[in-house]
Amino acid sequence: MRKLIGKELAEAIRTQTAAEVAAGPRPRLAVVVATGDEASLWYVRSIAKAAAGVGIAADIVDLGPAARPEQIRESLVRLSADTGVHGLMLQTPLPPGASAQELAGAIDPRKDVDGASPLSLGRLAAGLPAFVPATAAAVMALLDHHGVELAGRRAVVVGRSAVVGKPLAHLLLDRHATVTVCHSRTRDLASVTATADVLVAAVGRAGLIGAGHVAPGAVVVDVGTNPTGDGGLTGDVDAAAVSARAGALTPVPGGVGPVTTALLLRHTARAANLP
Ligand SMILES: Nc1nc(=O)c2c([nH]1)NC[C@@H]1CN(c3ccc(C(=O)N[C@@H](CCC(=O)O)C(=O)O)cc3)C=[N+]21
Repeated sequence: MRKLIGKELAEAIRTQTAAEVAAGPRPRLAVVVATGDEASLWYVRSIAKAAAGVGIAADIVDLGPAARPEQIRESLVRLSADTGVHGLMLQTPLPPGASAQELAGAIDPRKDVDGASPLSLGRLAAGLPAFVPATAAAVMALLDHHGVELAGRRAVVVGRSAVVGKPLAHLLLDRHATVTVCHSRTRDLASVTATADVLVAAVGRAGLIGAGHVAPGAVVVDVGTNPTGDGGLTGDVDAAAVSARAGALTPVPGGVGPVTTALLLRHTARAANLP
């Protein structure tokens, strides 16, 4: 089984982004946070660290886990209007009662570096240029980097979130894959996923995908980042079981995750250079 590692690709993207950034004024990324979720806060810290490494300023706007939806919206409206901010992202999860989908409409689409605004998703679906959610973009970049062919092949995406599953289905379609999207109401999940040449797991449930879900030789992409009890991270794929059957598998950690962070920075550099 081939291991589709993301570290080198992430580093190449960061190096290229640093060069783009050095050519112009310093881009600024604002990340609005309203959660106490440890895994999510880890991601925010890693964005801040990686941003510093490529010359991007990152402002973490932490409203706390008790923030009210109106407060979050106000911050997004204010930062959207702030000409000193080039990239703007709303970190998930959000407090109960706050909807990421609704609030993301307050992000200026020109600053929407994590592709969360309904306008960005609509443009992607319509085949128009748009910022794509960093995680969905990272899956495509990782497949391309490792030379996985998509045209004419069967792709199955498990998960239908607005930040991963849905945009990913469009990206795979654009590359001429035959795409199926599965979700919590899919009957006999394993019988559908076993038809995949390329299987993407983006649900957020540790170990959901086992050997019985995977066709021999399939390429398996694990988008899950589920915290383990001991402070580690595990994917949606039972890697030990699937390794014996799959042709290729992305590890967690070290697969899609590092590429996600790198692409968020690339998007921010591009946002700063929009005409
Ligand atoms: N609006 C929004 N967009 C997101 O993209 C988003 C979000 N909210 N909320 C939280 C989740 C989580 N997420 C991760 C990204 C990278 C790693 C990552 O790079 N992880 C390292 C492992 C780090 C470790 O070992 O602890 C790796 O996979 O190698 C993890 C998690 C993006 N998320």
